[in-house]
Amino acid sequence: GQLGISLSSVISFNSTLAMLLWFWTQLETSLGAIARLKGFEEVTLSENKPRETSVPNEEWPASGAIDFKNVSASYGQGAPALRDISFHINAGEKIGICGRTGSGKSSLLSVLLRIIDIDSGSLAIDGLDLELIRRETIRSRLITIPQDPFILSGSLRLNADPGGNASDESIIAALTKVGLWDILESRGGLEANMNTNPLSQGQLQIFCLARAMLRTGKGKVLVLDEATSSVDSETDLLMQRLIREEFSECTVLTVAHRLDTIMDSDRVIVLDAGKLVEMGSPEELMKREGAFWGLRGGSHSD
Ligand SMILES: Nc1ncnc2c1ncn2[C@@H]1O[C@H](COP(=O)(O)OP(=O)(O)OP(=O)(O)O)[C@@H](O)[C@H]1O
Repeated sequence: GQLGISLSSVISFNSTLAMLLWFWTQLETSLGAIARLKGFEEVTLSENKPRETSVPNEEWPASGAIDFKNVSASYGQGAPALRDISFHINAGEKIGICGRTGSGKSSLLSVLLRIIDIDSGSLAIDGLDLELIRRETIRSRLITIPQDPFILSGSLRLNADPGGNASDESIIAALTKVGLWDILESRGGLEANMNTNPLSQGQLQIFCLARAMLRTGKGKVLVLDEATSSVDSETDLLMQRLIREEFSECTVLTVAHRLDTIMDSDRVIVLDAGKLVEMGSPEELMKREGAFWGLRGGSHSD
């Protein structure tokens, strides 16, 4: 009897000891993580510059007019990615941005979103100088659809509406419009974890359009960077139609490789080696037989 009690005490002590060790390891790991975060916060400088303090009113940008004046920008020591770019975009205009690989299309959007700094010149939305506004404010007021969709670890609802502002009905309506609701509903609906059953790259791009549609009314500028690069041309057409319908009130900037995507833009910006070489309606530019016409293959037939 005594032996049994001792053995059982030894076994339960053993498991208590194992639990203690496990908790201790967890504690050490957590403390390490906290220390690293604290270190990161101390060492990492805020990306905001001292003068970027303005907080625009809630409605900004109320119209979505964009002005670039002699904007040049570069990545560190390299050659300038943008050289002396000037243009005015009217509120509500649909603008296509095109040019060869490396011509500066993405960089143009990056300066607008204040991801890269400008070396000289100025840029403004609705008359407000972007260099005076906190960067997170700018990014939260512009609606973007990126080239590489990002998915948060969590439910469909969280991913469709990370700000938590939309009703279930409007999320379902947006996903139905883009043609994804049937698939997503069959995979468990709004509560299903998005990482369990990943969507294809093309489906993710369509998903990002629905996510952006849920933000209309919360911004007047939509920025798309090759947002339809992984979908077939039929889906591209559907996405372009939805963008025209759902963002009719917004200024829309679309970077496109596939020129068909931007043929019904109001105007097109053509970049070459960081310079703006042409800007005008697609018809005008095709008639001119210049850079845009050249990118289209130098032919009027398509
Ligand atoms: N992160 C970076 N670091 C350094 N240089 C960069 C970086 N991103 C782009 N560049 C350079 O800036 C210039 C413009 O590139 P950008 O990506 O804006 O062109 P793009 O027209 O969007 O090209 P693509 O069609 O290939 O996406 C190129 O010379 C490129 O090499």
